[in-house]
Amino acid sequence: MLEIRHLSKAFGTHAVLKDIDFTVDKGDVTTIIGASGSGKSTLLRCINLLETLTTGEILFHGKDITGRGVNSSAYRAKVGMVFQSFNLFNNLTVLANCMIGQQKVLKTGHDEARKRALYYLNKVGMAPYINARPDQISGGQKQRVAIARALAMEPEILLFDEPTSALDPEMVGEVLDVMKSLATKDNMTMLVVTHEMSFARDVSSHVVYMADGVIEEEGDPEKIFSNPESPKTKDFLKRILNN
Ligand SMILES: Nc1ncnc2c1ncn2[C@@H]1O[C@H](COP(=O)(O)OP(=O)(O)OP(=O)(O)O)[C@@H](O)[C@H]1O
Repeated sequence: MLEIRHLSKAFGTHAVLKDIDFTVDKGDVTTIIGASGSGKSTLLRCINLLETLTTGEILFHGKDITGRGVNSSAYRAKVGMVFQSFNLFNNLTVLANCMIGQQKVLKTGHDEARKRALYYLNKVGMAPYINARPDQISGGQKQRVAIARALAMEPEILLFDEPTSALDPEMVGEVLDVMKSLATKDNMTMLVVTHEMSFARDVSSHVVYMADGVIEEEGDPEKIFSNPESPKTKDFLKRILNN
């Protein structure tokens, strides 16, 4: 579904991503792990076209969506994003937050947008809070609303940028449970930047380990976690799993 080919990104002279190559197929849950500063979020932002690539291509269903003159709006509508910091509108209710994108971007009518918003809010367990405003609910609840908002756009792939990093520890589980359910029950295609090694190991179908802007190692979670080949992967896992 999504092919990243020879993607590089530099900020001025600082090369942050170097020759990144990987593929996400329909139904894959790919986690991107790696130390702080290894380029994980920048990679996700490139894939979501929030950053321009320095070189390389991103193919979606075989078509390059990064070339000059390419109309990327259809691609953007098919790629959902969940941010670390929720990015909800504080002046809108939970329900309105899940309707506004559908109405503005997809031009969905009010009744249909409301129906879809309610469906996805129910899925993430937030139906009782539809009239609350974001500042009246917890961080975990905000993130569940942000996931419902992304789902309401009915994307083909959902990108998550450290969705639990801004949460108090006791709220991490409720968000991971929603993500796990999307992966296992709904077969959602997901690309997840995370520091949650249990999610990477137990839920994902593919793990990409990044170090210093390159893919150091990738593969099946069991292989990466039980039998990593690269000394850098071994070191990273040892450090993070012992913490
Ligand atoms: N807009 C920018 N301008 C200049 N440098 C940037 C910019 N965005 C990111 N960088 C640099 O790119 C490098 C990779 O950052 P990035 O946020 O992608 O890493 P990360 O692996 O996601 O880290 P973390 O786990 O801490 O979020 C860092 O050195 C960062 O300072």
